[in-house]
Amino acid sequence: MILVVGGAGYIGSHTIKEILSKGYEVVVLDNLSTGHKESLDSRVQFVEGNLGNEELLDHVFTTYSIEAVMHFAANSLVGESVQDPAKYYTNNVAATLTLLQKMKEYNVSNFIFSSTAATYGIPETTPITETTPVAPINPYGRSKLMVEHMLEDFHAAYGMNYVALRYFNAAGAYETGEIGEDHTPESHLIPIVLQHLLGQRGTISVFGTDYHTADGTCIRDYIHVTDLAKAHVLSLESLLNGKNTNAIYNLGTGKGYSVREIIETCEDVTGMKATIIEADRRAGDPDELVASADKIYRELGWTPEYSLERIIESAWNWHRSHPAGFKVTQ
Ligand SMILES: NC(=O)c1ccc[n+]([C@@H]2O[C@H](COP(=O)([O-])OP(=O)(O)OC[C@H]3O[C@@H](n4cnc5c(N)ncnc54)[C@H](O)[C@@H]3O)[C@@H](O)[C@H]2O)c1
Ligand SMILES: O=c1ccn([C@@H]2O[C@H](COP(=O)(O)OP(=O)(O)O[C@H]3O[C@H](CO)[C@@H](O)[C@H](O)[C@H]3O)[C@@H](O)[C@H]2O)c(=O)[nH]1
Repeated sequence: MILVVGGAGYIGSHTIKEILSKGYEVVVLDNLSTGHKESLDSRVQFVEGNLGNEELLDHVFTTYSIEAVMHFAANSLVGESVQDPAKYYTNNVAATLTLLQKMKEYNVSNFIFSSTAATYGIPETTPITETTPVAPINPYGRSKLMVEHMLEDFHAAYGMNYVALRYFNAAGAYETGEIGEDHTPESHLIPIVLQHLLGQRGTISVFGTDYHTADGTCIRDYIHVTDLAKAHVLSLESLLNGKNTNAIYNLGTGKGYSVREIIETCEDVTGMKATIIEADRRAGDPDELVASADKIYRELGWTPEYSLERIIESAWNWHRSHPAGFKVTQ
C-alpha cells in the first residue's frame, strides 16, 4: 500500500489516479487545510488529520502495510511564507521530520518528496539542471531545501531511500475534467486567467513588464499535472525495484513561456479576449525559470507529453465545468 500524504490536494489527487492505474492500493493522510475530499478517488482509504500528529501516524503505520510514502502536504504560497515563516517551518519542515522519524520507526524506507524549482532562487544560467546551485530566496523555498537536506542525511545514516522531485510550474487538469486545480486564494497564473475569462475576475494583473526577457514579462516552464503524476509513478517503481536509492530530479518541459504568451494562448484556446493591467513586479519573481529535465529522461525514461495548448485546454475543460471548483456537485 502507498501512503499519499496531502493526497486531497491538486497534484496529490492527480498522482493518485496514476498510482491506482498501475494497480497499487492507496491510503491518503490529509488535514483538508487546502485540499478537497471531493478530489479523492473512491478507491482510496482516507485518514483525516495532521501529518505532524505522532499518534495518528502510529495508527496509519500500524493499520496499513505501507511500502512507500509520497509526500505532497505543504503550505506553498511564497508571499505568505515571507509574512509568516513560522507556519512554513512548522508545517513543511517540522511536520515532515515527524513523518520521517515515524517511517524510520516502522521501517518504511521509500520516500518521494514534492520539492520545487524555488530551491534554485534566482539562477544564473538557464536551462536549470540539478547541479545548478541551490539558493532559495524565500522561506517557502528554504523549507523545501531543508527537507532535501534531511533526506540526504536520513539516507546516509538510516538507509532511507528517496526521490525528491523539483517541480516547475504545475498546471492543467485531469483529462476527463473530473478533477482539477482549486486553490483559495488562487495565486497561479493559468487558473487566474481562465477564471477571468469565465467572468469571475474583473482584470488580470501582469506582474512586471520590465524583466530581461523578450517581451518584458517573466518566463516559466509549465508542466501538466498528469505528466508530473507519471514521473511520481516512475520514481516509485525505481525505489521499489532498487534502481534508485537517492535522487533529485527536475520536472519541467524544457520550454519557457512568458506571462504574455500564457495569456495569449488562453485567449486562443477559449476564443475570448482578456483585459489586462500592467502592474508592479511581485516580490521574489526571477526573470526566467526553465528546467532541463534530461536527468529523469536518461535515468527513468520520463518525458512530458502535454504541449502548452493541451495544458490550457485541459484546465479550461475543468474550470468551465466546475466554475466554483469542488463546491459544485455534478
Ligand atoms: N503547484 C505547483 O505549481 C507546485 C510547484 C512546486 C512544488 N509544489 C509542491 O507540491 C506539493 C503539492 O502542491 P499542490 O499545488 O498540490 O498543493 P495543495 O495545497 O493543493 O495540496 C497540499 C495538500 O496537503 C494537505 N496538507 C497541508 N498540510 C498538511 C498537514 N500538516 N497534514 C496533512 N495534510 C496537509 C492539504 O490539505 C492539501 O490537500 C506541495 O508540497 C507544493 O509545495 C507545487
Ligand atoms: O495574477 C498573476 C499571477 C501570476 N503572474 C506571474 O505569472 C508567473 C507565474 O506565477 P505563478 O503561477 O504564481 O507561479 P510561480 O510563482 O512561478 O510559482 C510556481 O512555481 C514554482 C516553481 O517554479 C513553485 O515553487 C511554486 O510553488 C509555484 O506556485 C510569475 O511571473 C507571476 O509573477 C502574473 O503576472 N499575474
